[in-house]
Amino acid sequence: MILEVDGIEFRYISVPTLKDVSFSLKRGELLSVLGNNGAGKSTLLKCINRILKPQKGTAYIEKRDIAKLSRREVAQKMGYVAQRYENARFTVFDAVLLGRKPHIKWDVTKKDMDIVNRVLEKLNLQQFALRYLDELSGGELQKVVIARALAQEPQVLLLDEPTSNLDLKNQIEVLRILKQTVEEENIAAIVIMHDLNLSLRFSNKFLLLKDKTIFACGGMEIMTSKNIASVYGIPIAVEKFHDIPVVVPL
Ligand SMILES: Nc1ncnc2c1ncn2[C@@H]1O[C@H](COP(=O)(O)OP(=O)(O)OP(=O)(O)O)[C@@H](O)[C@H]1O
Repeated sequence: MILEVDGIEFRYISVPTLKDVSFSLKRGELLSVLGNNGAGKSTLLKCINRILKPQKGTAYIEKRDIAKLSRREVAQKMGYVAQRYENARFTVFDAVLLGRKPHIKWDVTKKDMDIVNRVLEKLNLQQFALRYLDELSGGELQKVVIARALAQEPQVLLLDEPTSNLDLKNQIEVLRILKQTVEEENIAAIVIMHDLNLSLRFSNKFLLLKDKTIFACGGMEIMTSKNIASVYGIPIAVEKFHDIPVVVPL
C-alpha cells in the first residue's frame, strides 16, 4: 500500500464532518472521491495532506505516519491541487518551477528545468511559459496548477476538482495525462470529481462519501445504479455506450 487512511474523524465545530473514514490505496490506482456538495470530500483531502489535523485517526504514506513528517517531506511525497488557488504575479514557467521546491537543495538544477519543460509540453502549455498567471483564462490557470503538482513528482497526487474550469477537450486531455502519469510513474492519485461519467471513464477505484462516512469503496463493482442513487439521492441508471459506462439521471 502506498497510502493508508485509518479511522479519520474530523470536526470543524462540534459536529463531525468526517467519521471513521478508512481506506487504502495501491500504486497504479486512480481513486475518485464522490459525493454530494458538503459531503466532506475536500476536508478528507486536507486531512490526508495535513492541511487539517484530524481529531482521530491517522494517514500513512509508504507506512510513515503523515503527522510525523516535516512539511518538506509531505511536499516531497504528496502533490496537492486545491479547489481554489492563489493567483500571484508569477510567470507560468516560474509557477510550475515552484513545484520543484521540495526537491531543490541549494539551487535550481538542469534536471529541475528539464522536468518543468517536459510537464509544460505534456500539458500543452509551452506557449504560455512566459505569460503571467493573471493573464490566463480560468482553464489555462487550472492546467498550470496541475502542471505544478506533476512537476513535484509526488508519490501520491491529491486533486480537488481538477477539471471544474476545463472545456470538454481539456477535461479529457488532463484526465488522460493523469491516468497515464499514474500508470507510467507507478504512483497513486486521489481525485475529487463531480462528473460521474468522467470518473467512471478514468478511475479504477471509487470512494462514495455519504452521511459523513464511507458509503462504499472499491472498483467498478460498487458503481451500481443503486449505490449511486443512494449517495446522490436521485434515481439513476448506469448504462453502457460503446462499452463505456455512462450514468444517466432519470
Ligand atoms: N472552514 C470551515 N469551517 C466550518 N465548516 C466548514 C469549513 N470548511 C468546510 N466546512 C463544512 O464542512 C462540510 C464539508 O465541506 P467540504 O468542503 O469538505 O465538502 P465537499 O464534499 O468538498 O463539498 P463540495 O462538493 O461542495 O466542494 C460542509 O458542510 C462545509 O460547510
